[in-house]
Amino acid sequence: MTQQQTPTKITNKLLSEEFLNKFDTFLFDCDGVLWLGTILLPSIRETLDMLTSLGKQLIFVTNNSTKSRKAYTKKFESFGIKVTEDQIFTSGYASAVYVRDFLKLQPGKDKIWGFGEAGVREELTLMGFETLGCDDPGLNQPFDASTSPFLVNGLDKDVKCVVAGLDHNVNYHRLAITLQYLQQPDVEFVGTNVDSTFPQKGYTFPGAGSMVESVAFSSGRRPAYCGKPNKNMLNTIVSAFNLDRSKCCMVGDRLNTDIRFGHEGELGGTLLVLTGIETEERALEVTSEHPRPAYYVEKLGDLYEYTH
Ligand SMILES: O=C(O)[C@H](O)[C@H](O)COP(=O)(O)O
Ligand SMILES: [Mg+2]
Repeated sequence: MTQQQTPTKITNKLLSEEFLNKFDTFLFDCDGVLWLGTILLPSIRETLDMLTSLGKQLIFVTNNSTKSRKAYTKKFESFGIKVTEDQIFTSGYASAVYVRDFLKLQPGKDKIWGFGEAGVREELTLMGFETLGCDDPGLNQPFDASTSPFLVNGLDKDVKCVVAGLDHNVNYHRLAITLQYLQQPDVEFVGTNVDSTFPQKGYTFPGAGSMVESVAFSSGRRPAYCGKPNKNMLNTIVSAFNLDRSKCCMVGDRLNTDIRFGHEGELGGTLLVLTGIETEERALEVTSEHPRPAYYVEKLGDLYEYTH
């Protein structure tokens, strides 16, 4: 599959069946593909059930670090979809794996400062890292340098890494304390994912990248990003399931993360859906900014609707 190939739009039963027969494993992005916030997109449950009945392997790969993998199984369950924890990979989990296996920080000794939500804290804690910040209610207080409990007792000397991601409760207090840790030369800087925005019904809102780049700018430092399109994340998934990349298809709604992840990860194919960030014009444009998808479709549920 090369960028020169004109993307194929799936518009009928024959094209759907030809597409499905090419792959054994489907890696699904979540936000903008399966759902928009708390709204499940049309025919998603039916499509996933159809793929399972065809013997396909389903893996879910989200750059949304706000929930842990375990919490995501509950979100799937709320939509009547049964998914096990090991089928789910989040950018928060990928960041925790990076901290443990690449930075080789010591659980029980090295601590983490989290600028993000419970998902970041929970995945790092599961790996044995005491994680400060994140959804600590003390950070919801208005910031005052002379009274902040995160400053008056001094910074925690055992913090050896900042992990930053999407935080719906971002405020000056969180930005200010995160900057203090990033100003320490021995503290590593990890960003969960680079997404500039994320889609909710009819809107796009600031994504993790908008928050990570804010503290990158104030600290003058660059983060190591762990989510899609980072190859480490895909390598973790491929080795966890012993996948044949040529039989895998990445399904996503964002060209510079999901489709790039599949393209640069040398997967057998990529499918862009138009229910999230991208448009048909963007899918077809030839640019060095992002690869083009091998396939694209209006919505994922069309794969079920065209074949039933
Ligand atoms: O961090 C963000 O901006 C969002 O969580 C991200 O855009 C959504 O992740 P997805 O499931 O689309 O990979
Ligand atoms: Mg998405």
